[in-house]
Amino acid sequence: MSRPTLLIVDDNERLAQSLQQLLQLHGYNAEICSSGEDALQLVMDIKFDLVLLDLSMPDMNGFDVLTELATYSAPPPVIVISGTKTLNAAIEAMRLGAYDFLRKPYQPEELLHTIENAIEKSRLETQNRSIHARLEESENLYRYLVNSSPDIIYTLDDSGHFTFINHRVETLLGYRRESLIGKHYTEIIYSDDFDRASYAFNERRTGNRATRNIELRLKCKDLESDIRHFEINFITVVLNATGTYGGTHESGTPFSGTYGVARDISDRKKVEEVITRQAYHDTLTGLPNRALFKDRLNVALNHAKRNQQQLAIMFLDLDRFKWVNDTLGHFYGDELLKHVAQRLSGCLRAQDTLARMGGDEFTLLLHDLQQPEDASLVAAKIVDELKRPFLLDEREIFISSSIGIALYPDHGDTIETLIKSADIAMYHVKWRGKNGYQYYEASMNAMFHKKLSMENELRRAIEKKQIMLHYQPQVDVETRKIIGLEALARWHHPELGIISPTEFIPLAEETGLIFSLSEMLLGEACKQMQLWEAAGLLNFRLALNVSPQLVEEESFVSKTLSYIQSHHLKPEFFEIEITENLLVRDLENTVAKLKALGKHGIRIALDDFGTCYSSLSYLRQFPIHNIKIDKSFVGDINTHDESVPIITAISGIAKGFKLDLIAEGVETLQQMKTLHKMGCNIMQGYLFSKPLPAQNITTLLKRQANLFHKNGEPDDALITQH
Ligand SMILES: Nc1nc2c(ncn2[C@@H]2O[C@H](COP(=O)(O)O[C@H]3[C@@H](O)[C@H](n4cnc5c(=O)[nH]c(N)nc54)O[C@@H]3COP(=O)(O)O)[C@@H](O)[C@H]2O)c(=O)[nH]1
Repeated sequence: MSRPTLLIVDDNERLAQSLQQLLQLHGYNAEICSSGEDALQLVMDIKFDLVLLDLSMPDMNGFDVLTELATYSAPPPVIVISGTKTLNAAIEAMRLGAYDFLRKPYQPEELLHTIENAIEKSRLETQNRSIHARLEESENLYRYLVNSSPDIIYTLDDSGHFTFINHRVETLLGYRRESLIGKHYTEIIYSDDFDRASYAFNERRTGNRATRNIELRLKCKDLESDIRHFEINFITVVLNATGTYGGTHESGTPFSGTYGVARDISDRKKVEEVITRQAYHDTLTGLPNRALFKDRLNVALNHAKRNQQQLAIMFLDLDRFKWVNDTLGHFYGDELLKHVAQRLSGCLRAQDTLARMGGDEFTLLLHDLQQPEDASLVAAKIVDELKRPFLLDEREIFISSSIGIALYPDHGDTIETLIKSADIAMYHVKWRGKNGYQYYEASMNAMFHKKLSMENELRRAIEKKQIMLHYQPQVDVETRKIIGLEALARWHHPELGIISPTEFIPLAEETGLIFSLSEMLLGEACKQMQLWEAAGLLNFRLALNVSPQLVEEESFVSKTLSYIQSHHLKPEFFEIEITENLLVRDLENTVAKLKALGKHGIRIALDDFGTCYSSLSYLRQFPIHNIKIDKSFVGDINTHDESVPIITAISGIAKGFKLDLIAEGVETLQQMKTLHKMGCNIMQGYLFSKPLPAQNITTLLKRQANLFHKNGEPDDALITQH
């Protein structure tokens, strides 16, 4: 420890020096000055531990020095040493801040003792001030940290009343913090969460066992709040709370309340809610998705089992949705699905569930059925509703729906079996011709599995090119020449032999495999036509059957032309056979496409003429070149009287509209002669030839070329080839 430094202020030099000697003897440094002004200057320049001040000095007395020193920050303690006898002088000196007053002459011990005490007191005061300043600094820092915290920080007393709460409560909840002090914590708790809150807000435990990350909703001040307006009336927080005890939390000290920190997680909750919603809802229609449907079905099943109730589920698939998507584009497809969802919702009771399983598939859950027939009432209503045209961008769209119905407990007692049964029943409606509803029946299972395995086999057959074309000649009976061939698909099944297109074309159409199959067959037909052209045999037209879905495809015209052109063939060598049911589907679009093909020289033949509802206005609107009399009329021509007037009428129509006429299914000479007499020259049928593989047709074409070349005459041998 360094020696304390003292300042002796006395105009009596002798006295000052003897005092200096005394002090030095007792371990002090002592400086002397003889006037008040000098003393003040020295105190300003040097840090003294004590001043020994005489009162009566010329110019500036001791009182003036004391008065001046009082204006200094942290002045040294002053002991006044004076010969003045009056009590008032001592009182005045003490009032002006002197530590003590000693009267001359003094006892050296008394002086030394007083000096020691004064220095020690001054040291303690300095130490105290520094501790105080540090404390204030740290308190300011903590106050700043607490008030600028993004979390609500609070303390409660032992009965749950706020003793402190930081500023964050104002911005988050809208309460003034002062208004909450003394209020019970329930003032800010969302009423549904009172029970949960009571644990955290009465927390007595500390350390690891205290409340950690409990989720709660805190109530915002109501809308009339003068501080802030809130759109929502609560926020979600995650809360950590701990008990507080008098002093430190040593055991045995009394519980004084709770300290807690609440972090606002409302934004995170909102994101979580969106994610949860997306996980259980279809984003396009807003309907429950497959996962939520299954969940609801599970709950409904348990309820129905407990209460011996019946319920129905429906599996709905839109007919012709693919057409809308492919022809009008996905925007319209999506719009249509939204409209469908709305109409379906309108057919159900509030407690029923409607879900979108994906694509154009919807499922419906009907609770608490009184009788099984109730489901069919709903299904019939839906079928009717969806038959009404949909107006998309001022365009009327016609679709229909196929619905399968499965009942609990009759058709299954688990989620999976019920959905599967409804799905199978829906497929049955599709196979039956769509647009309707059907309850599940056990017998449907076998057929469903047969169809499914057929579908897989068909897919493989297309990949392995097991499906190929046979060609059937179309003959001009007057010249006896082959003027055309009809390409007809055949499936060469490795085990089942040849499968008829009447079996696999509808399946290909239902499953969408028709697109890949048709492309494959068009490629094959073009390749074969190229070979016949190279062999100098190409002086006929090839008729191709196309399914309605194909014509409805956006790229139908460009794809067909690009195949033909990429094989360097003339479009005039091709004819497209369409059926009347294509004409009733999307008139405007179909006409445009057929006209486009016609412009390139491709002819259009109307197949199976007379079997459907044939509006003559179609013939006027359509770019048709050729009508084919259906084989059912031809077959009956010599046995049923009514076939003759029908064929006569068809022949008249063809003449009237200046269309070519071809009779198909001609099997006998008698049929041929009758048809010829009725004005039909072009015929196709077993009488001339069955559909044959390409190489047999090549032989036939070569024979024809040779015969005509040699004789210039038709040969009867051309007529029957089997
Ligand atoms: N979309 C596609 N449809 C196709 C394709 N290939 C064939 N088909 C259609 O399948 C239906 C059945 O065809 P198929 O079993 O080949 O029957 C045709 C002829 O074999 C048969 N025919 C011809 N002559 C006679 C006869 O004298 N008697 C008799 N009982 N049957 C005969 O008629 C069918 C010709 O049909 P049509 O098309 O109406 O001219 C059939 O509807 C095909 O259209 C394909 O690749 N794509």
